[in-house]
Amino acid sequence: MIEVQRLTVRYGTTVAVDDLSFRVEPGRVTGFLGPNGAGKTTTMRAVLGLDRPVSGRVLIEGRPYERHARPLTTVGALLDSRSAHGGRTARAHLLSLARSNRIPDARVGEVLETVGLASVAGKRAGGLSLGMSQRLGIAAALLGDPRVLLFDEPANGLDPEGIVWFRELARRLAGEGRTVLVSSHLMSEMAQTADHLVVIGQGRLLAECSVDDFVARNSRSFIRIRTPEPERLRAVLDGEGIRTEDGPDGAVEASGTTQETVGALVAAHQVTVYEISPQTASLEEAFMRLTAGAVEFRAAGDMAAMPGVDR
Ligand SMILES: Nc1ncnc2c1ncn2[C@@H]1O[C@H](COP(=O)(O)OP(=O)(O)OP(=O)(O)O)[C@@H](O)[C@H]1O
Repeated sequence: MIEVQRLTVRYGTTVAVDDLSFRVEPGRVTGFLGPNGAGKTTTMRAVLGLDRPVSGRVLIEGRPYERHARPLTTVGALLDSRSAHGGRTARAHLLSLARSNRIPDARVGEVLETVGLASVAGKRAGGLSLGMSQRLGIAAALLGDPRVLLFDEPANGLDPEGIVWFRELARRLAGEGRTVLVSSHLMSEMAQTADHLVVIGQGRLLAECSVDDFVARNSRSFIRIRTPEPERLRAVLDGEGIRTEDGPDGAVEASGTTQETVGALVAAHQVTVYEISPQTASLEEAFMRLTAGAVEFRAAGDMAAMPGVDR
C-alpha cells in the first residue's frame, strides 16, 4: 500500500505537486494519469524519497521510504530507464544493485529471464535500445521481489508486443497481491492495463475511480445527425422524448436512441438529413475533457474538434 498524504512539492516557484492525497491499494494495478507536466514523476520521486516535499508525506507499507532498512526489497521502481551506467553490462548493472542491497546474485538471472533480456545480459547498458533499457529498468525494479512497484511511463520505447508483455506483467504482479502504480499520459493504454485510476492535473487530484466507472461515465454513445433543418429535427426528436445536444459542425447529437429510430422519424416527418451515424466518444476524449483546464502545453486547436469541451 502507498499512502500519499497532502503532498506538496515545489521546484523553486513551480508547484509541481499541490496538496495531493490518494492511496494505492495492493492486489490491483493503479493507473496514474495526467498530461505532460502534471506532476506524476515528481510524485513518484517523492514516494522514493528523492524529492523532499514542502509539506505532506508518503507512506509505503505504513512507513516513509527512508525508514525501510532494505528499501529495494520493499519498493521497486522504474523511473529513468537510462539511469544504468552505460559502460556496464546489463548483468553487471543488476549485480551491483543486488550486492548493495544484500540480494542473492542468483536473483539477477531470474529477473533477466522475466524481462526477456537473458540473451543480451552481456551487452553494455549504453548499447541497448530504448525498449531494452526499459526492460532493464523493469528488471531492476523486480530485483528485490518487492511488495510495492512503481513504473513511470513504462510504455515509452516499448514496441506493441512489449506493451502487451508489460501489461501482462503488471497484472500478474498485482494478481500476486502486490501494490502496482503505473504512470501514463495515455488513457487508452491505461484502460487496458489498470483496474483503478488516479488522475492528476497541475499537481492536483482530478479523479480517483475504478476504470469500469470511468468507462461507464465517459464512453458516451450517441447518434450524429447532419441536417440543413436542425430546428425541425430537434423538435421531432424532442416530441419523441429523445435528448439532443449540439455537436461540432452544426450536427445534432441524439442520445438513448438508435440509427433505425432516427431514420424512421426523419422519413416520417420528411426532415432532410445528410448523415445519421452512431458514435462513441473515446476514452482519450473523456480524459482530455477531464484534464482540459490543467494542461501546461497544448497546441492551439487541439481541442477545437472536441464535443463538450469548455474553451
Ligand atoms: N527538476 C526540476 N526543476 C524544475 N522544475 C521541474 C523539475 N522537475 C519537474 N519540474 C516541473 O514540475 C512540474 C511537474 O513535472 P513532472 O515531471 O512531475 O510531471 P509529469 O506528470 O511526470 O510529466 P511528463 O508526463 O511530462 O513526464 C512541471 O511543471 C515541470 O516543469
